Amino acid sequence: MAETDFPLIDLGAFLAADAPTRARIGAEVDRACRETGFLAVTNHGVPDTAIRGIWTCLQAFFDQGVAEKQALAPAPGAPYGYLGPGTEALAKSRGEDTPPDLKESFNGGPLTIPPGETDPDALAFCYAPTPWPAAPEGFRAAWEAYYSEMEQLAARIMQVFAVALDLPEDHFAGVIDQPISALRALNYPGQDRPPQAGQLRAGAHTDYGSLTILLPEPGSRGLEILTPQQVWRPVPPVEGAFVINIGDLMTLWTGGQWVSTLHRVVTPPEQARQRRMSLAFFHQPNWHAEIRPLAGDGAETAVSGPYLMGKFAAANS
Ligand SMILES: O=C(O)CCC(=O)C(=O)O
Ligand SMILES: [Fe+2]
Repeated sequence: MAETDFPLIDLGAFLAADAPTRARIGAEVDRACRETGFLAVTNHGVPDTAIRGIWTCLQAFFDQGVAEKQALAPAPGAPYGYLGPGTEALAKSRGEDTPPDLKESFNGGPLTIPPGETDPDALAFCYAPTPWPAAPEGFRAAWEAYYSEMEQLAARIMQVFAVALDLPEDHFAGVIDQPISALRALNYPGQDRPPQAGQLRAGAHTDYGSLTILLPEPGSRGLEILTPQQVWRPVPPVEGAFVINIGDLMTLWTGGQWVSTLHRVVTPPEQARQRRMSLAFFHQPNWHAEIRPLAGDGAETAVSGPYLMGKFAAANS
C-alpha cells in the first residue's frame, strides 16, 4: 500500500449521510479493518480548544523536573500515573526482550465510577484514582475535557464499526455506556546519542482494547505499522485527523475478521533531536461487558474488565 492509500474517513459526512452512503463508507472501514486495522478520521467533531488545551498542559508537564513527575509514579499494580524513562518496553508484551522504550508517559482512567459498582477488582484497578499533577495549573481540567471528547468520539466510531459489520448502528451502545478507557500522554524526548541495539521509541506491540484513538503531535513522524506483506510502513501525519486502530479485543469480537496490527514508534533520523509527543486513548467496553465473537466459530469469549486486567498484569510482570 502506498502512503497515500491510507484510508481517510470523513466522520461528519458519515453521520449526516443516508443509509446507502453510510453502508458505502462502512464497507470502506470494513476493508481497512480487515487489511491493516488502521485508518484516519477527519471531520471528527472534537473542538480545537480541547486539543490545544491539552497540548499546552502536556508540554509544561513533561518539561518539569524528574522529582515532580516521579512523585506521580503509580502504586505497585496500579495503572495510572507517571511512568518515567526506562520503565516500559512494549515489545515485552509479546515476549520479546528489548531495551526499554525511549519515552515517558502520564496515564489516567475513567472520570467517574458508575453508581452501584462494587466489584473489588474494578474498584482497585480501572477505577483506581488518577494521581493529578500539581502543575501546570489547569492540567486536570484540560485532561478531563480531552478525555471526555475521546469517550464521545469513540462512541461515534463504534457506530461506524457497527455499520461496517452490517449490524444496527446502535449495536454496541449497551456495552460501551460505562466504558473503562484509559488516556495515555506520551513524550519521546529528543535524542542526543544513538539508541542501544533494538531500542525504539515504542517497541512493536498490538493494543489490547476495542479501538485506540491516536493523536501524534502535528508534523511528527515515526509511527509505523507492519503490513500484511510483513513490511514496516510509516503512518503519515494527516493534519487535523485522528489515527484509529483496532485492538486485540476487537479482533476477538469480530471472530478474527478484523486485525489488531503490530505497530511501533521509530526515531526518524531527521527528527531525532526533536521531542515527539502523542496522545493515545485506549477505548475499552464496560467492565462487566461480555464479549462474544460476532462471527466465525471462535469459542473464545472475554469479560472486558478482567480481560484488560489480565493483559496489564501479563505485560507488567
Ligand atoms: O506514540 C504513538 O504514535 C503510538 C503509541 C502507541 O502505539 C501506544 O502507546 O500504544
Ligand atoms: Fe499502540
